[in-house]
Amino acid sequence: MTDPRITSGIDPVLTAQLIATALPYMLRYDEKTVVVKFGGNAMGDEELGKAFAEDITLLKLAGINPVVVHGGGPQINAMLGRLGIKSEWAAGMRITDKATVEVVEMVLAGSINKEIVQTITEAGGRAIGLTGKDGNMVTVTRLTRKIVDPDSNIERIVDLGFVGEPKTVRTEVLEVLAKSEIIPVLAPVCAGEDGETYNVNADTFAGAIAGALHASRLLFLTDVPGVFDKNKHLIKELTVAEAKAMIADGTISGGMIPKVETCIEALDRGVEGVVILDGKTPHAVLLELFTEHGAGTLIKR
Ligand SMILES: Nc1ncnc2c1ncn2[C@@H]1O[C@H](COP(=O)(O)OP(=O)(O)O)[C@@H](O)[C@H]1O
Ligand SMILES: CC(=O)N[C@@H](CCC(=O)OP(=O)(O)O)C(=O)O
Repeated sequence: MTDPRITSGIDPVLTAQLIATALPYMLRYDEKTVVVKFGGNAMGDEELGKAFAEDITLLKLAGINPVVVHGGGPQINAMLGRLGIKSEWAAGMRITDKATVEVVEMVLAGSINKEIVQTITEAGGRAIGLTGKDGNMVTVTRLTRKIVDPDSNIERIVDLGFVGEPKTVRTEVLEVLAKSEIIPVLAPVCAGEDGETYNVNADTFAGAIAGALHASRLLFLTDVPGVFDKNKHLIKELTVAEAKAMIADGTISGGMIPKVETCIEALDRGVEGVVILDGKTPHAVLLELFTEHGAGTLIKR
Protein backbone atom coordinates (compact mmCIF):
# COMPACT_ATOMS: atom_id res chain seq x y z
CA MET A 1 0.00 0.00 0.00
CA THR A 2 1.32 3.48 -0.83
CA ASP A 3 2.14 5.67 2.13
CA PRO A 4 -0.68 8.28 2.21
CA ARG A 5 1.79 11.02 3.19
CA ILE A 6 3.72 10.49 -0.05
CA THR A 7 0.58 10.60 -2.17
CA SER A 8 -0.56 13.69 -0.26
CA GLY A 9 2.51 15.53 -1.54
CA ILE A 10 4.86 15.65 1.46
CA ASP A 11 8.42 15.19 0.23
CA PRO A 12 9.89 12.16 2.07
CA VAL A 13 13.45 13.55 1.84
CA LEU A 14 12.36 16.84 3.40
CA THR A 15 10.44 14.93 6.07
CA ALA A 16 13.53 12.85 6.91
CA GLN A 17 15.65 16.03 7.07
CA LEU A 18 13.17 17.62 9.47
CA ILE A 19 13.18 14.55 11.71
CA ALA A 20 16.98 14.42 11.66
CA THR A 21 17.16 18.10 12.66
CA ALA A 22 14.67 17.71 15.49
CA LEU A 23 15.95 14.41 16.95
CA PRO A 24 19.08 15.71 18.75
CA TYR A 25 16.96 18.40 20.38
CA MET A 26 14.37 15.82 21.42
CA LEU A 27 17.12 13.75 23.04
CA ARG A 28 18.50 16.83 24.79
CA TYR A 29 15.18 17.36 26.57
CA ASP A 30 14.44 13.68 27.21
CA GLU A 31 12.82 13.39 30.66
CA LYS A 32 13.63 17.06 31.32
CA THR A 33 11.08 19.55 32.62
CA VAL A 34 9.99 22.43 30.41
CA VAL A 35 7.73 25.04 32.00
CA VAL A 36 5.67 26.95 29.43
CA LYS A 37 3.90 30.13 30.49
CA PHE A 38 0.99 30.89 28.18
CA GLY A 39 0.13 34.57 28.54
CA GLY A 40 -3.39 35.93 28.35
CA ASN A 41 -2.41 38.12 25.40
CA ALA A 42 -1.06 35.12 23.48
CA MET A 43 -4.18 32.97 23.92
CA GLY A 44 -6.76 35.08 22.08
CA ASP A 45 -6.92 33.10 18.84
CA GLU A 46 -8.59 29.65 18.67
CA GLU A 47 -6.23 28.23 16.01
CA LEU A 48 -3.17 29.37 17.98
CA GLY A 49 -4.64 27.75 21.09
CA LYS A 50 -5.00 24.48 19.18
CA ALA A 51 -1.42 24.66 17.87
CA PHE A 52 -0.20 25.33 21.42
CA ALA A 53 -2.12 22.29 22.75
CA GLU A 54 -0.70 20.11 19.95
CA ASP A 55 2.84 21.20 20.82
CA ILE A 56 2.38 20.47 24.52
CA THR A 57 0.83 17.07 23.76
CA LEU A 58 3.73 16.24 21.46
CA LEU A 59 6.32 17.20 24.10
CA LYS A 60 4.72 14.75 26.53
CA LEU A 61 4.64 12.02 23.87
CA ALA A 62 8.32 12.67 23.14
CA GLY A 63 9.23 11.87 26.77
CA ILE A 64 9.59 15.47 27.90
CA ASN A 65 7.82 16.76 31.01
CA PRO A 66 5.83 19.89 30.07
CA VAL A 67 4.21 21.98 32.80
CA VAL A 68 1.81 24.66 31.57
CA VAL A 69 1.24 27.84 33.59
CA HIS A 70 -1.33 30.22 32.17
CA GLY A 71 -2.22 33.84 32.68
CA GLY A 72 -5.37 35.64 31.63
CA GLY A 73 -4.91 39.34 32.34
CA PRO A 74 -7.00 40.57 29.36
CA GLN A 75 -9.75 38.02 30.13
CA ILE A 76 -9.86 39.19 33.78
CA ASN A 77 -10.08 42.80 32.52
CA ALA A 78 -13.05 41.87 30.32
CA MET A 79 -14.93 40.20 33.18
CA LEU A 80 -14.17 43.03 35.61
CA GLY A 81 -15.45 45.46 32.96
CA ARG A 82 -18.71 43.51 32.59
CA LEU A 83 -19.15 43.61 36.36
CA GLY A 84 -18.30 47.32 36.53
CA ILE A 85 -15.20 46.79 38.73
CA LYS A 86 -12.26 49.10 37.98
CA SER A 87 -8.65 47.85 38.12
CA GLU A 88 -5.47 49.76 38.81
CA TRP A 89 -1.93 48.60 38.15
CA ALA A 90 1.45 49.15 39.78
CA ALA A 91 4.68 47.92 38.16
CA GLY A 92 2.85 45.39 36.00
CA MET A 93 0.76 43.96 38.88
CA ARG A 94 -3.00 44.31 39.33
CA ILE A 95 -3.95 46.02 42.60
CA THR A 96 -6.37 43.39 43.87
CA ASP A 97 -9.14 44.00 46.42
CA LYS A 98 -11.49 41.34 47.79
CA ALA A 99 -14.08 41.66 44.97
CA THR A 100 -11.33 41.56 42.33
CA VAL A 101 -9.66 38.44 43.70
CA GLU A 102 -12.99 36.60 43.47
CA VAL A 103 -13.24 37.49 39.79
CA VAL A 104 -9.56 36.58 39.22
CA GLU A 105 -10.12 33.12 40.69
CA MET A 106 -13.32 32.62 38.70
CA VAL A 107 -11.72 33.57 35.38
CA LEU A 108 -8.31 31.90 35.85
CA ALA A 109 -9.22 28.71 37.72
CA GLY A 110 -12.68 28.42 36.18
CA SER A 111 -12.93 29.32 32.54
CA ILE A 112 -9.36 29.66 31.22
CA ASN A 113 -7.86 26.68 33.05
CA LYS A 114 -10.60 24.32 31.92
CA GLU A 115 -10.52 25.64 28.36
CA ILE A 116 -6.80 24.83 28.07
CA VAL A 117 -7.34 21.37 29.61
CA GLN A 118 -10.10 20.72 27.07
CA THR A 119 -7.99 21.90 24.13
CA ILE A 120 -5.14 19.58 25.16
CA THR A 121 -7.66 16.71 25.41
CA GLU A 122 -8.91 17.53 21.90
CA ALA A 123 -5.28 17.46 20.69
CA GLY A 124 -4.99 13.86 21.99
CA GLY A 125 -3.30 14.58 25.31
CA ARG A 126 -4.45 14.16 28.89
CA ALA A 127 -4.32 17.21 31.12
CA ILE A 128 -5.34 18.12 34.63
CA GLY A 129 -6.13 21.66 35.73
CA LEU A 130 -4.85 22.78 39.12
CA THR A 131 -4.29 26.02 41.00
CA GLY A 132 -1.53 26.84 43.47
CA LYS A 133 -4.02 25.89 46.19
CA ASP A 134 -4.29 22.25 45.07
CA GLY A 135 -2.07 19.86 46.97
CA ASN A 136 -0.89 22.94 48.86
CA MET A 137 1.39 23.48 45.85
CA VAL A 138 2.27 27.17 46.19
CA THR A 139 1.83 29.19 49.38
CA VAL A 140 2.27 32.95 49.18
CA THR A 141 2.91 36.00 51.30
CA ARG A 142 1.41 39.42 50.65
CA LEU A 143 3.46 41.39 48.13
CA THR A 144 4.28 45.06 48.44
CA ARG A 145 6.12 47.02 45.77
CA LYS A 146 8.49 49.96 45.77
CA ILE A 147 7.47 52.45 43.10
CA VAL A 148 9.61 55.40 42.08
CA ASP A 149 7.51 58.40 41.01
CA PRO A 150 9.01 59.45 37.61
CA ASP A 151 8.34 63.18 38.22
CA SER A 152 9.53 63.63 41.81
CA ASN A 153 11.88 60.58 41.87
CA ILE A 154 10.47 59.82 45.33
CA GLU A 155 10.19 56.16 46.30
CA ARG A 156 7.00 54.90 47.90
CA ILE A 157 5.72 51.51 49.02
CA VAL A 158 2.49 50.37 47.36
CA ASP A 159 0.25 47.78 49.01
CA LEU A 160 -1.15 45.73 46.15
CA GLY A 161 -3.92 44.12 48.23
CA PHE A 162 -4.47 40.41 47.69
CA VAL A 163 -1.42 39.96 45.48
CA GLY A 164 0.84 37.13 46.53
CA GLU A 165 4.51 36.34 46.23
CA PRO A 166 5.36 32.60 46.19
CA LYS A 167 6.98 31.58 49.46
CA THR A 168 6.92 27.76 49.43
CA VAL A 169 6.47 25.44 46.48
CA ARG A 170 5.64 21.78 47.05
CA THR A 171 6.46 19.72 44.01
CA GLU A 172 5.08 16.28 45.06
CA VAL A 173 1.94 16.47 42.90
CA LEU A 174 3.94 17.67 39.88
CA GLU A 175 6.50 14.91 40.40
CA VAL A 176 3.76 12.26 40.42
CA LEU A 177 2.26 13.74 37.25
CA ALA A 178 5.68 13.84 35.55
CA LYS A 179 5.80 10.05 35.82
CA SER A 180 2.29 9.71 34.37
CA GLU A 181 0.70 10.55 31.03
CA ILE A 182 -0.96 13.59 32.53
CA ILE A 183 0.07 17.18 31.77
CA PRO A 184 -0.44 19.71 34.58
CA VAL A 185 -2.08 23.02 33.62
CA LEU A 186 -1.63 25.52 36.45
CA ALA A 187 -3.59 28.67 37.29
CA PRO A 188 -1.75 31.26 39.42
CA VAL A 189 -4.28 31.50 42.25
CA CYS A 190 -2.88 30.61 45.66
CA ALA A 191 -3.62 30.50 49.35
CA GLY A 192 -1.76 32.83 51.69
CA GLU A 193 -0.36 31.84 55.06
CA ASP A 194 -3.26 33.90 56.47
CA GLY A 195 -5.83 31.62 54.79
CA GLU A 196 -6.87 34.26 52.21
CA THR A 197 -6.96 33.76 48.45
CA TYR A 198 -4.24 35.61 46.53
CA ASN A 199 -3.83 36.68 42.93
CA VAL A 200 -0.32 35.87 41.72
CA ASN A 201 1.17 37.27 38.55
CA ALA A 202 1.38 34.30 36.16
CA ASP A 203 4.99 35.08 35.22
CA THR A 204 6.05 35.12 38.86
CA PHE A 205 4.17 31.86 39.47
CA ALA A 206 5.78 30.18 36.44
CA GLY A 207 9.23 31.23 37.67
CA ALA A 208 8.61 29.79 41.14
CA ILE A 209 7.43 26.48 39.64
CA ALA A 210 10.34 26.30 37.18
CA GLY A 211 12.83 27.05 39.98
CA ALA A 212 11.40 24.43 42.33
CA LEU A 213 11.39 21.80 39.56
CA HIS A 214 14.91 22.77 38.38
CA ALA A 215 13.46 23.04 34.89
CA SER A 216 15.67 22.85 31.82
CA ARG A 217 13.70 25.55 30.08
CA LEU A 218 11.22 28.25 31.03
CA LEU A 219 9.39 29.67 28.03
CA PHE A 220 7.20 32.77 28.17
CA LEU A 221 4.70 32.95 25.31
CA THR A 222 3.56 36.53 25.01
CA ASP A 223 2.19 38.91 22.36
CA VAL A 224 5.48 40.43 21.22
CA PRO A 225 8.44 38.69 19.53
CA GLY A 226 10.60 39.20 22.66
CA VAL A 227 12.24 42.11 24.46
CA PHE A 228 12.63 45.28 22.37
CA ASP A 229 15.34 47.90 22.75
CA LYS A 230 14.63 51.66 22.81
CA ASN A 231 14.25 51.67 19.00
CA LYS A 232 11.77 48.76 19.11
CA HIS A 233 14.28 46.30 17.67
CA LEU A 234 14.17 42.73 18.96
CA ILE A 235 17.05 41.80 21.27
CA LYS A 236 18.12 38.18 20.63
CA GLU A 237 20.20 37.78 23.81
CA LEU A 238 20.09 39.81 26.99
CA THR A 239 22.34 39.54 30.02
CA VAL A 240 20.94 39.95 33.53
CA ALA A 241 22.88 43.23 33.97
CA GLU A 242 21.52 44.65 30.69
CA ALA A 243 17.97 43.60 31.62
CA LYS A 244 18.20 45.33 35.02
CA ALA A 245 19.46 48.51 33.38
CA MET A 246 16.57 48.44 30.88
CA ILE A 247 14.03 48.15 33.71
CA ALA A 248 15.71 51.02 35.57
CA ASP A 249 15.68 53.34 32.52
CA GLY A 250 12.09 52.46 31.55
CA THR A 251 12.87 50.65 28.25
CA ILE A 252 11.24 47.59 29.82
CA SER A 253 7.88 48.59 31.28
CA GLY A 254 4.40 47.31 32.22
CA GLY A 255 3.81 43.56 31.97
CA MET A 256 7.35 43.02 30.66
CA ILE A 257 8.75 43.97 34.10
CA PRO A 258 7.50 40.91 36.07
CA LYS A 259 8.41 38.72 33.09
CA VAL A 260 12.04 39.86 32.95
CA GLU A 261 12.38 39.96 36.76
CA THR A 262 11.12 36.38 36.84
CA CYS A 263 13.64 35.36 34.19
CA ILE A 264 16.46 36.77 36.35
CA GLU A 265 15.20 34.99 39.49
CA ALA A 266 14.69 31.74 37.60
CA LEU A 267 18.31 31.80 36.39
CA ASP A 268 19.39 32.40 40.02
CA ARG A 269 17.38 29.36 41.09
CA GLY A 270 19.14 27.12 38.57
CA VAL A 271 16.76 27.07 35.60
CA GLU A 272 19.08 26.41 32.64
CA GLY A 273 17.51 28.63 29.97
CA VAL A 274 14.81 31.29 29.94
CA VAL A 275 13.25 32.60 26.74
CA ILE A 276 10.59 35.23 26.03
CA LEU A 277 8.94 34.54 22.67
CA ASP A 278 5.98 35.33 20.46
CA GLY A 279 2.99 33.17 21.33
CA LYS A 280 1.27 34.50 18.20
CA THR A 281 3.59 32.42 16.01
CA PRO A 282 1.88 29.05 15.43
CA HIS A 283 3.83 26.19 17.06
CA ALA A 284 6.18 28.64 18.80
CA VAL A 285 7.01 26.00 21.46
CA LEU A 286 8.14 23.34 18.96
CA LEU A 287 10.12 25.85 16.92
CA GLU A 288 11.88 27.13 20.04
CA LEU A 289 12.77 23.75 21.49
CA PHE A 290 13.40 21.59 18.43
CA THR A 291 15.07 23.83 15.88
CA GLU A 292 18.45 25.44 15.62
CA HIS A 293 17.08 28.95 15.30
CA GLY A 294 15.26 29.49 18.56
CA ALA A 295 12.99 32.52 18.38
CA GLY A 296 12.57 35.38 20.84
CA THR A 297 14.88 36.78 23.51
CA LEU A 298 17.17 34.49 25.49
CA ILE A 299 18.05 35.89 28.92
CA LYS A 300 21.37 34.72 30.27
CA ARG A 301 23.80 35.43 33.13
N1 LIG B 1 11.01 46.54 26.16
C1 LIG B 1 9.87 45.88 25.89
N2 LIG B 1 9.88 44.91 24.92
C2 LIG B 1 8.76 44.23 24.61
N3 LIG B 1 7.55 44.43 25.22
C3 LIG B 1 7.48 45.37 26.19
C4 LIG B 1 8.64 46.13 26.57
N4 LIG B 1 8.27 46.97 27.58
C5 LIG B 1 6.95 46.79 27.79
N5 LIG B 1 6.47 45.82 26.98
C6 LIG B 1 5.06 45.37 26.97
O1 LIG B 1 4.95 44.12 27.64
C7 LIG B 1 3.86 43.43 27.06
C8 LIG B 1 3.91 41.95 27.44
O2 LIG B 1 3.54 41.78 28.80
P1 LIG B 1 2.03 41.34 29.19
O3 LIG B 1 1.06 42.30 28.54
O4 LIG B 1 1.97 41.21 30.66
O5 LIG B 1 1.90 39.97 28.44
P2 LIG B 1 1.40 38.53 28.91
O6 LIG B 1 -0.10 38.62 28.96
O7 LIG B 1 1.90 37.64 27.82
O8 LIG B 1 2.02 38.22 30.24
C9 LIG B 1 4.00 43.73 25.59
O9 LIG B 1 2.80 43.58 24.88
C10 LIG B 1 4.49 45.18 25.58
O10 LIG B 1 3.41 46.08 25.45
C1 LIG C 1 -1.02 40.19 40.29
C2 LIG C 1 -1.42 40.13 38.86
O1 LIG C 1 -1.18 41.07 38.12
N1 LIG C 1 -2.02 39.02 38.45
C3 LIG C 1 -2.48 38.82 37.10
C4 LIG C 1 -2.77 37.33 36.92
C5 LIG C 1 -2.99 36.93 35.47
C6 LIG C 1 -1.74 37.15 34.63
O2 LIG C 1 -0.63 37.29 35.08
O3 LIG C 1 -2.03 37.10 33.29
P1 LIG C 1 -1.07 37.44 32.05
O4 LIG C 1 0.02 36.44 32.06
O5 LIG C 1 -1.98 37.29 30.89
O6 LIG C 1 -0.54 38.85 32.21
C7 LIG C 1 -3.75 39.65 36.78
O7 LIG C 1 -4.54 39.90 37.70
O8 LIG C 1 -3.93 40.01 35.62
